[in-house]
Amino acid sequence: MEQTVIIKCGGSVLQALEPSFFERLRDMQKDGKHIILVHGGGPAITKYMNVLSIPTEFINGVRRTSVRAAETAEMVLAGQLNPWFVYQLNQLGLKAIGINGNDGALLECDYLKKEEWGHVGKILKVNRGTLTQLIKAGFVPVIASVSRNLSGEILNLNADTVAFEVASAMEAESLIFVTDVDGIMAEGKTVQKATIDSINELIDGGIITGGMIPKVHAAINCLKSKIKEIQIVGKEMKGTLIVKEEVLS
Ligand SMILES: Nc1ncnc2c1ncn2[C@@H]1O[C@H](COP(=O)(O)OP(=O)(O)O)[C@@H](O)[C@H]1O
Ligand SMILES: CC(=O)N[C@@H](CCC(=O)OP(=O)(O)O)C(=O)O
Repeated sequence: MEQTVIIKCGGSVLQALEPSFFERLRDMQKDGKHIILVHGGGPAITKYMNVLSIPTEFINGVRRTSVRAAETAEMVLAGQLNPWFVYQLNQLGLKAIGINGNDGALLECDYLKKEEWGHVGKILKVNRGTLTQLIKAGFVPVIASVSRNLSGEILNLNADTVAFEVASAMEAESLIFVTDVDGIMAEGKTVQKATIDSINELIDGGIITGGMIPKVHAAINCLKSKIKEIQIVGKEMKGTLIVKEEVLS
C-alpha cells in the first residue's frame, strides 16, 4: 500500500517513549502516511516470567519458549502492553486499534522448529486485507507480536520479525525500528550507514549481538524485499540508516 510506514517499538523503549515520538507520528499522518505500529515487550515478558518462576533463555535475541512462557508472552503483550500503548496513542488523537496476529486472522503462523525453539512461531502469511481495511477506516493498527496457529496453540513471535513480515506484505515505503540505543553501535559510536556486508562483518566480529541480531536480520530481509528505507533509531529518532550498498559520492 502506497505511503505506508511501519514503526516497530521495542519493549526496551515502549514505556519510555517521549512526546516528540508521538508528535512525529502525527506529522507523518499529516503528510499522508499510513502508519502501522508493531510492538514487542521482551523485558516485561521476562519480568513476569521471573515472578512466575519460569526460566528465561535467549539465543541470538530470540526467546526459546516453553508453553508457560508462551502463555506469559500472550498475557503480557496482548493483555497488558498492547492496551496500554493503544490508550497512549488514542489520548493523542491517533485513533489506534490494538490487534495481535490472531485478530482478523492477521498472521497465519506455525511452529518455527518446535523441537528446538518450543512455542516460537514463523509467519506463513500476513493477511494484508485486515490491515488495509483498518487503514481505510482511518485506524492506526497496533500489532502485538503473538499469535495462534490453526490448532489454537500460542506462538510467540519476535517483534522485529513481525515488523519485517508486515512491511513486506504491505509493500511499505519504510520501516523504522525504535529501540533503546541510537542505532547500531561500533567502537562507541553510532554507525550512520550500514550495508548488508558491513552488518555481516559486525555480526562475525561479535560487535552486533543479542537483541540487535533479529533487528539487523529483519533489516537485511527488508532490503531484499525492496523496502526503500530502513532505520534503527533511539527515542529521539536518530540512528542508523540501512542501505543495500554504499554509494561513493
Ligand atoms: N552493536 C550493537 N549496537 C547497538 N546495540 C546492540 C549491539 N549489539 C547488541 N546490542 C544490544 O541490542 C539491544 C537492543 O535490542 P533489544 O534489547 O532486543 O531491544 P528491543 O526491545 O528494542 O527490541 C541494545 O540495548 C544493546 O544491548
Ligand atoms: C520469539 C521471541 O523472541 N519473542 C519475543 C517477543 C517480544 C519481543 O520481540 O520484544 P522486543 O521487541 O522487546 O525484543 C520475546 O519473547 O521476547
